[in-house]
Amino acid sequence: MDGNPRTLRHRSGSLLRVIIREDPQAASVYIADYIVSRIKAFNPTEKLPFVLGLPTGSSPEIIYKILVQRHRAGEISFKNVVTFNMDEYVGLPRDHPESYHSFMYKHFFSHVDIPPQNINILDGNAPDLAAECAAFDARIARFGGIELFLGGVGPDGHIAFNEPGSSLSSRTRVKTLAYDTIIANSRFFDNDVNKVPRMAMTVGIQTIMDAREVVIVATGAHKAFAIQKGLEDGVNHMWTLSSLQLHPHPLVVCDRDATLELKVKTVRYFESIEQAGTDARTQGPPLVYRPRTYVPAPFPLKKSTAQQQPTPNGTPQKVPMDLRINTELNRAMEDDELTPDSMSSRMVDSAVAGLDGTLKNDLIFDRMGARMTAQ
Ligand SMILES: N[C@@H]1[C@@H](O)[C@H](O)[C@@H](COP(=O)(O)O)O[C@@H]1O
Repeated sequence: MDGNPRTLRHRSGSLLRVIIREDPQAASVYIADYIVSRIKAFNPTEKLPFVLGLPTGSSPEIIYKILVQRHRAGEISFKNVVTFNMDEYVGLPRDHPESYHSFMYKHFFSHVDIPPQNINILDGNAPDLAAECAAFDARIARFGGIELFLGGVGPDGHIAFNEPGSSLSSRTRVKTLAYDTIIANSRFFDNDVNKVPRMAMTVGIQTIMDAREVVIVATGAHKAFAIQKGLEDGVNHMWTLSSLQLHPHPLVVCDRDATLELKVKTVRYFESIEQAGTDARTQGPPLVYRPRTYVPAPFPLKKSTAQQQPTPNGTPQKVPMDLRINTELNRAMEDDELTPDSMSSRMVDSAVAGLDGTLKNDLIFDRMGARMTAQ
């Protein structure tokens, strides 16, 4: 892709939609209402729940707050919603205040009516991490896949913990965190990089791509570079957000600051789509929900027998493609991926505040105008 907003929409067969709101609050209201409308349209039941992928991070905090408000106002129930969280740190105790378990209960699960058994978060202290990842993917498959995956984006363009260099065909696995992410997340660990876990478990890019719909929230000037690379440049494993250009139903909701590095014509193009009345809810082909006759596959699967199990009459039983998971592959995948240790080495100039301690004396700007000399 060449950055021309018209080709963003057509060349990949994807329908990239970008909604721009003035501030994080307005962007979050849009997303919360969007999720509520999707769940209601799906009309989930106990037998056929709505499967929702969820992120952590400071950006989604406001979204959770609004969802809780909508729930308390009686507008939405999460009783028939099954959730899968994107990621979790490895080795951090589950009850640590910064574990993603703690985050999710603090900001969302403790305040809504979701049954505990419907909540799925990777166990970062599992004795066999690769098996835990494989079981997570199998459980997603058993529910027929994820209907809507909500995600954030890191300043280096990562989604979930799919750091720059992650395989675009990756599934849930253990990842070593990029140094940029360790620095960015140190704000949650007393600003001490040494306290940030070095590894995390994360859904893969392919896990996200398999969701029927992906919604990304990006707020703040420190996300502007990632948004520009992810939306205007080509699909690239160094900016894993860009993989969504190939998704059939991606929606990126930004606040104004997160668009600072986009071309004016890109911003105008996406704004004109919304102004034309063809906003994210009505644009393009209708979402294809999973068939209502979906029958869950047998679960749990035994690692060694997951490939082909003979039935009692001796004929081989077909195991759905999605459930043929090789845990050795999960182990090998981490080694195959490229994880550079500093984004600054990949950038012409570092436009992203707070990413690299070594840059702290450099000029950090939050408006493009600050880089322009007066004529
Ligand atoms: N693993 C999470 C991501 O899922 C999240 O998108 C990112 C941005 O978080 P924030 O919204 O706090 O900027 O942080 C972490 O790295």
